[in-house]
Amino acid sequence: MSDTSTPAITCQNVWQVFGAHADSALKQALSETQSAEEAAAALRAKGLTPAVQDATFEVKEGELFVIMGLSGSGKSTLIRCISQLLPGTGGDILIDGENIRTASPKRLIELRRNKLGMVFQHFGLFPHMSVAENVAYPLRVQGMRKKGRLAKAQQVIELVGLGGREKNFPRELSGGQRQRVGIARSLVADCSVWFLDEPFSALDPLIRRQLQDEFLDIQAKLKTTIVFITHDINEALKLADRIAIMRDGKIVQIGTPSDIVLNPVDDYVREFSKDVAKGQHAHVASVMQTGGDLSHGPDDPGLRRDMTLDAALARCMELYEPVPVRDENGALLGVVNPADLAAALQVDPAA
Ligand SMILES: Nc1ncnc2c1ncn2[C@@H]1O[C@H](COP(=O)(O)OP(=O)(O)OP(=O)(O)O)[C@@H](O)[C@H]1O
Repeated sequence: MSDTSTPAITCQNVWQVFGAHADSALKQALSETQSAEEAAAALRAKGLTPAVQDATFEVKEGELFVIMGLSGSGKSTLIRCISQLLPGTGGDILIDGENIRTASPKRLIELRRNKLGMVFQHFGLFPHMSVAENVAYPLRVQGMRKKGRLAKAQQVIELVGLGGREKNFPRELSGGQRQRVGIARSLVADCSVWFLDEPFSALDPLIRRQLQDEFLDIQAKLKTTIVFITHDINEALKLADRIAIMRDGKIVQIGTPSDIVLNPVDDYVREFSKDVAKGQHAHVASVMQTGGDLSHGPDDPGLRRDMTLDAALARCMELYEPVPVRDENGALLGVVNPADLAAALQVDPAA
């Protein structure tokens, strides 16, 4: 993923309001108030639910973007707006530059068949179809011939680790295996944007970790743009390039896993990461100085920008002067003050 790539998804001032005459109520609230907060309060006062309020962000091509928040904070509603399962009440949603809020129903069907993949927690597999037929189903809808679609389905079945189960029916599979069939079914259509709403939440921790690892492998191979909902901070930190935290319909912070763990904007965000081992999730880049005076002491403990803070601190225990951070060719990228490492981890260097 590069920072200069075209956004795969752009949300500009997106609102989803539930209740009677939501469209006109939103227009009125926006015209009569000075801020999104005031508009949301005005809508609530009229008995409406502003489930997504003024969401503005971009997801880059190939990025794995995680949405987190407590139950009822608006995560599913936001993902349903972006995938147009809900129409949205206000704002613009662009997928690869195309405004899908103004797309025709025909165009939306095309996008869902060819471009947008979705996996939800309780997605229905067809009980009367085998694993292979379930996975191949989207290709049947696309009009692909049987031989071609079964061959393609087989590749994806192997990719998600279900080789040998092609002929089984869903009732013959465990929950984790069914989840894999759902993932395979949404992958088979070569979607370029993939929406997943708590796909692993019903699974026990061991299977869940295994599927997360496999999911990261799949993502590394396919480089699909992914929007992923979870309310498990450890899952978010493990998977995400960036995390958006929602509260009461608002996005309160968007940042890398390091940002969320080290620089939470408020107590709500801090609460999510309070039990997280910060040193394992934050990286040297988050405390590295890259501009101004980059002079450093004589010691070079071999820091790299993507090294965890725990690993970096272990190399800097006895050091007090700034140390260099270099790329693999030895070029200087920045410097780190060992005291900043300790401060980020709230370790007392004198202890
Ligand atoms: N169809 C609907 N009609 C009215 N209100 C709705 C509808 N769907 C969601 N809401 C409300 O919108 C708010 C956000 O709900 P949403 O399901 O998006 O939250 P969530 O963060 O995904 O929660 P969870 O983690 O429990 O799935 C809630 O107050 C919910 O009651």
